[in-house]
Amino acid sequence: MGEVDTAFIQEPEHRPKLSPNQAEGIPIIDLSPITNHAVSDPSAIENLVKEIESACKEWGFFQVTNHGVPLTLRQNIEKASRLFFEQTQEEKKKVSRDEKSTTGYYDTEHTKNVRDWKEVFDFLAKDPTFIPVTSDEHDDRVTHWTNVSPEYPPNFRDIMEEYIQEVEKLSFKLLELIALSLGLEAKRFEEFFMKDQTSFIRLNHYPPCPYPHLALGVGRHKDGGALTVLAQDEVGGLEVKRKADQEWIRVKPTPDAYIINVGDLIQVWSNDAYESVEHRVMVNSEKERFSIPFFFNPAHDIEVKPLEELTNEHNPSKYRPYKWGKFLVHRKGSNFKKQNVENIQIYHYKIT
Ligand SMILES: O=C(O)CCC(=O)C(=O)O
Ligand SMILES: [Fe+2]
Repeated sequence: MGEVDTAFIQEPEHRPKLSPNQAEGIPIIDLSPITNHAVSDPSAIENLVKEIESACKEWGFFQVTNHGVPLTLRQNIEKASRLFFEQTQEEKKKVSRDEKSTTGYYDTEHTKNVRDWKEVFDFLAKDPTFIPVTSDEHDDRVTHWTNVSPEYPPNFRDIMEEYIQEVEKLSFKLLELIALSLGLEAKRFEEFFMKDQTSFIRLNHYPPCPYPHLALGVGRHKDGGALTVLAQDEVGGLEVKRKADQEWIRVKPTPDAYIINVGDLIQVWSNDAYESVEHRVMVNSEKERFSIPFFFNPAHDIEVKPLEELTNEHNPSKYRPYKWGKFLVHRKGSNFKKQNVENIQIYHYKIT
């Protein structure tokens, strides 16, 4: 990743400002009403649900503290990530992703057809994960993806699995709070995830970049899944497009907190009551940065459409149904290498 390569250069209108606006406004939500089992106070939970509702409406993003994920597990995975990426390219490429098997290491991801200044390692929450063979809607064949695990650092697989178990628990709790905040039953979304899941965790490493005014760690995008639960380190670089004025706002790192964002699936299920918000990652010329998003995704065979409870004759469904697995396969294929067309987006299913 040394020399200036035009594949990384953003169009002028998408280049970052080097002194970004810092977000004061992104809400920090204390989850202790649901994680501290010593006290169970219905009014505290009600208030929590209200906080979630306004964060989802105003930002599509929030941070959570007292989230119940043990700090030692997070420290273990952060350390494993550093050790893995510190290795030579040759070592890392032994566990490379390719076009068919979507797990493992790669450094060529493109977002909106511009290469991202980063290297990643993807690891599935469920091994195997069932998934359509192609994104063609007439092709009913199903295959499975499996994990690869590097030899170094030792116990890599165990560290990943232990961490995933805990962030998955947190994700289910967040989904309950989001369901309640939409006036739904707490477990309304659970059926989409219980039988099967396509969730995965990603280790992101953003090396120092000699031209941070031209390139991005991750170009502007929306997350396609249900929820993202992100651990970022103290360096910072994540920017969120503020709904109020469309300005890019930097998310200030809060030690040990998680950054949560609502993905496209919640936007569709809620019939646009909540929106999946655009975000991107800036790099910097001195410091490397690490982050670990967990993408909480349902089973491949679910049909995604606005929930009946949230549509009526005055608020008719805004989306045609689509199959989640087809969407995911399409995205994975188009992120892997540069294409000449835009990759799949939920607005392609919008009823106009
Ligand atoms: O590294 C980050 O802060 C966010 C990464 C991200 O948005 C993504 O991988 O989808
Ligand atoms: Fe993202």
